[in-house]
Amino acid sequence: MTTQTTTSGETVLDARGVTMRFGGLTAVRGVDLTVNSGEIVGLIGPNGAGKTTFFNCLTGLYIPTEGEVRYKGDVLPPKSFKVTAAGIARTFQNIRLFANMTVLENVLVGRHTRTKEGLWSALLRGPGFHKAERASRDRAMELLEFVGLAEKAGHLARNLPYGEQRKLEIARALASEPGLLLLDEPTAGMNPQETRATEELVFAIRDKGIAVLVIEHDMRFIFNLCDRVAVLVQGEKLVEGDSATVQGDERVVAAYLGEPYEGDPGQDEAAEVEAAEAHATRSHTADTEAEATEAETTEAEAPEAETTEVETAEADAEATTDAAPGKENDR
Ligand SMILES: Nc1ncnc2c1ncn2[C@@H]1O[C@H](COP(=O)(O)OP(=O)(O)OP(=O)(O)O)[C@@H](O)[C@H]1O
Repeated sequence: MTTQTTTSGETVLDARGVTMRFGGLTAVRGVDLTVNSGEIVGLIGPNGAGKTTFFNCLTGLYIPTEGEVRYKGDVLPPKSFKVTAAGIARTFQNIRLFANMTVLENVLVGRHTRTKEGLWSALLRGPGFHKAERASRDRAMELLEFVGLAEKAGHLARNLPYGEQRKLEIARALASEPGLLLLDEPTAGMNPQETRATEELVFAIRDKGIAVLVIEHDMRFIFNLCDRVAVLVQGEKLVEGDSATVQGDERVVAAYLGEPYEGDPGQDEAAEVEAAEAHATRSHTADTEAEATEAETTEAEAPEAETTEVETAEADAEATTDAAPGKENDR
């Protein structure tokens, strides 16, 4: 399998101060992250922490509001196909295959950034084109072999089971011959057996000289796999270190459990929300108590009032009866 050559230990990815805002929402705030050749780095964090947004900043889908991303020393171009051509490939959280194309064709699509044959060559279908096409197919088949899908080369992508569709996405990403592969939740929806197989596949990719940055919610997968793990919480990098360091950090556990911790980037907002809720609860309680007192008063007074009215009516009736002219005469 051919890949772009990378010197061992070289910094492949260097992201500095990456910030991404959507209107008033800061999804990623000042994140620094490096990935070196030969490394598998994990990016974890609770839902909505900004992991995918950060990936999108690394792959040209988003232009960071602030900060800079370098790949092997060069600032990344602001277009995703140029980022792929530069050497960063990715898979997506939601599988994005060409469902009605074959498995092989999907991988061939992934090779377009590496195909040197130009438009005229493709249109005229000259000998150069046929040679390049053959080479592409050979390479695509090699990749399918590598991920374990060679026997399904002719199948439509949509007919593959879910776990194999994820493998195909990886093969397609590898077809652009990257130096860095970004995997966004590669084991989502997989059973434990498929997850273990994916773990082996990622190790094999690393062994081919491709650095890997992976987002995943499956902690066992992450801690088995990664040389280093960075934890994002509310858009900020909370901790970075080896698996043992990250697993032993109380702030990480607290962040996953939704508990506040010292220096929590959302602590001020949380305190404001808490104060507002407490205020609202107090006001509500006061209103409820006032209503209850009023209701009690009304209830207590009502029979009295009723009694008074009844008594008055009876008295009136009595008075009327007593005073009725001719009454006694009637008896
Ligand atoms: N295009 C967008 N426009 C506005 N807000 C966005 C956009 N993309 C993401 N967000 C918001 O940014 C925050 C981070 O989202 P993101 O998807 O990056 O988190 P995540 O860590 O990948 O979450 P998950 O683990 O659930 O996939 C969320 O509050 C999300 O709603």
